[in-house]
Amino acid sequence: MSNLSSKPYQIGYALTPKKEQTFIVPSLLSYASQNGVVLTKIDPTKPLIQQGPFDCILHKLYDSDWKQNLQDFASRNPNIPIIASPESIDILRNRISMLETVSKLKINNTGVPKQITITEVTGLENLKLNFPLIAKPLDADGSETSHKLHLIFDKDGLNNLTAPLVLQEFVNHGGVVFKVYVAGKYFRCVKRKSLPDISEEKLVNLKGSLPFSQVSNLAAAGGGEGCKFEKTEMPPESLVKELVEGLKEELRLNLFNFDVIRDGKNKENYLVIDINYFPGYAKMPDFESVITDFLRDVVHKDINCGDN
Ligand SMILES: O=P(O)(O)O[C@@H]1[C@@H](O)[C@H](OP(=O)(O)O)[C@@H](OP(=O)(O)O)[C@@H](O)[C@H]1OP(=O)(O)O
Ligand SMILES: Nc1ncnc2c1ncn2[C@@H]1O[C@H](COP(=O)(O)OP(=O)(O)O)[C@@H](O)[C@H]1O
Ligand SMILES: [Mg+2]
Ligand SMILES: [Mg+2]
Repeated sequence: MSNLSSKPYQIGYALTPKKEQTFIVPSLLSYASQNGVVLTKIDPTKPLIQQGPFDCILHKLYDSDWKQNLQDFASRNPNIPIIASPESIDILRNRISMLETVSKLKINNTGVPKQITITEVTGLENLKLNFPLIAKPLDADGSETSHKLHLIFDKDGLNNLTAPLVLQEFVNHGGVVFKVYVAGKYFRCVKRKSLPDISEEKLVNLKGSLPFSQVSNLAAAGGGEGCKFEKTEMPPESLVKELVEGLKEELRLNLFNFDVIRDGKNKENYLVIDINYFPGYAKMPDFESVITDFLRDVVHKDINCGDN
């Protein structure tokens, strides 16, 4: 289907080389240009106001020079939508403020695992959490280290961890994590392979801590645990929709995904464990049309992009 209106929309993007490689792929560029959307690379080291013209800015960069460049552009172009405002993105760069947004929603049968923030790894004797735990860097800033998680089986496992971190109770969830991708009006829930359950019997023989990272991406490479993965039911669509709408409003974001697990002890209950700004949409089928439609809606102002 070609775009009927004459003038294509100019979307400027500022991404890391790795993100550009995985997201600005030929299939997206060709689908977008056939549907009146042209994606143009921004040079983040040069003033945005001297580049373009743009109908919308799409970015996933965090450095202060870029934030200032964006700010200068926004103050001179208040009507040009920016995906997304650094203020909204920053909420997701801290694993405590990230999940506080979920607790504020007060949606039935949803919540977050019990967790505490650790600023120094001494004096952890009277923890009010039940082992096993997951230790996650407090900063979810996209760095390699931000995905370096540890399973903690006992008090000894708390030694030689690097603060600041979040200690979260490990919740058995049947080895499947649900990832809900959101792009404006569109959302889609997919299944991914997750960490296996840790039974009481297993826990007795597990000592100390075990490092791991980006488990959920393994399944993007294909396959979970055989029939158990296939048989695992999706969460109720109504519950997913409530979380999507609530998080969009609370975060003032339209381009994010969140990881949800089913509570093994209470199958009606769903826990949000992670929320990511601008994740890997290219792993999602039909992402080209989803992203193109989203960008058109943003330029049409059918979607409010936070501040502007
Ligand atoms: O944190 P997760 O659940 O692994 O999701 C990642 C995450 O969003 C990651 O971004 P960052 O947190 O490293 O900044 C994404 O990397 P890219 O931005 O390079 O794509 C991954 O794509 C996400 O994985 P997924 O799309 O499976 O949620
Ligand atoms: N509280 C938890 N209980 C059980 N499994 C968890 C918990 N937190 C994370 N996990 C598992 O670890 C994976 C990575 O954790 P996550 O918080 O999503 O970090 P990241 O931002 O690196 O994806 C999740 O996809 C899930 O498989
Ligand atoms: Mg995750
Ligand atoms: Mg994450």
